[in-house]
Amino acid sequence: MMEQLKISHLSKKFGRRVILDDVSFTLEPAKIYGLLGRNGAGKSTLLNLISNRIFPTSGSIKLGDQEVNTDQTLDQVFLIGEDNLYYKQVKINQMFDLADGAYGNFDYQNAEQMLKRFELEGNQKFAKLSTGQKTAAKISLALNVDADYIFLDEPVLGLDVNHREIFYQELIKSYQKRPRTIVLSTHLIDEIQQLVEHVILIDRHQVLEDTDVQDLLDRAYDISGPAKLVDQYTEGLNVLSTTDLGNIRTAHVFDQLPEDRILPDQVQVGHYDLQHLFIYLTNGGQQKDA
Ligand SMILES: Nc1ncnc2c1ncn2[C@@H]1O[C@H](COP(=O)(O)OP(=O)(O)OP(=O)(O)O)[C@@H](O)[C@H]1O
Repeated sequence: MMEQLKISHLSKKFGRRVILDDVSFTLEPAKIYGLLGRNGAGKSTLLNLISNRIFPTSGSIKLGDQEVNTDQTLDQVFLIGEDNLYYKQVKINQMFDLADGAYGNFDYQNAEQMLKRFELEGNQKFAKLSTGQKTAAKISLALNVDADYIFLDEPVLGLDVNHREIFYQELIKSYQKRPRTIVLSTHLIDEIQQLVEHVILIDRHQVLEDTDVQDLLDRAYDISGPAKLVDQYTEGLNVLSTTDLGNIRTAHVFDQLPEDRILPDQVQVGHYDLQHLFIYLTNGGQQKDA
């Protein structure tokens, strides 16, 4: 019953400025995604387009075979963004009621438990909360909305480390109880590496990676040793960047290692993580020829 959400050739300009240029990817039902990109890459713009808050310059967004701009499709897509769409005096529990009105089946019981864990009360006014408390209230809302696609833009903004931990636990709990697609846009890549199954990386207005996390990590190798030997061993491989420390060089490879090439004794192979892959991939300028 749950359908794919398909983004095809999506472009967005603000005035003459291109923000997204021919972006295509498909979100599968019941999967947790990380939406990554540097500041200003266009993540929020993309999420606002998907949830129909702004309109594309060209391209389409479909749920199954229907454009995402009808009542039937929109009540399957929920976005909690950075902006505050609520009226000034709104209380947290009124936000819950609004979501229940729009989407139905809001899980009040779990939402109230989450508020308690975040040390919040339902009758607090949203506008008067601190940045982190606003985030906590928004995720207590978002994880309890009954929709097949939940988009969380910067869901840990301002949360301290204890509250981030609670969020990650609640996210897993919520997903296990009601599997659906959850898309997290965040800069805390090391914290979500264990949580997300698939990554969409936006860079220079386009999709640079649309890959399962495990597939990415399987190609993320650090090769280190004497510079000359490292260069020989990595020749022809996709080396994203290198770091030199004295005459020891580390090549950050994003590729399969050749089975037929012999690894010299003084050269070591290690792995780097998703956060470093993100840095090497998006650090344009000091990259090797691509
Ligand atoms: N309504 C708007 N009018 C004009 N320009 C806009 C508008 N909204 C966003 N932009 C521009 O689009 C670009 C992408 O912004 P967006 O907020 O989508 O990036 P982001 O990837 O979410 O960034 P961050 O990680 O910093 O939150 C930015 O340069 C921003 O200035």
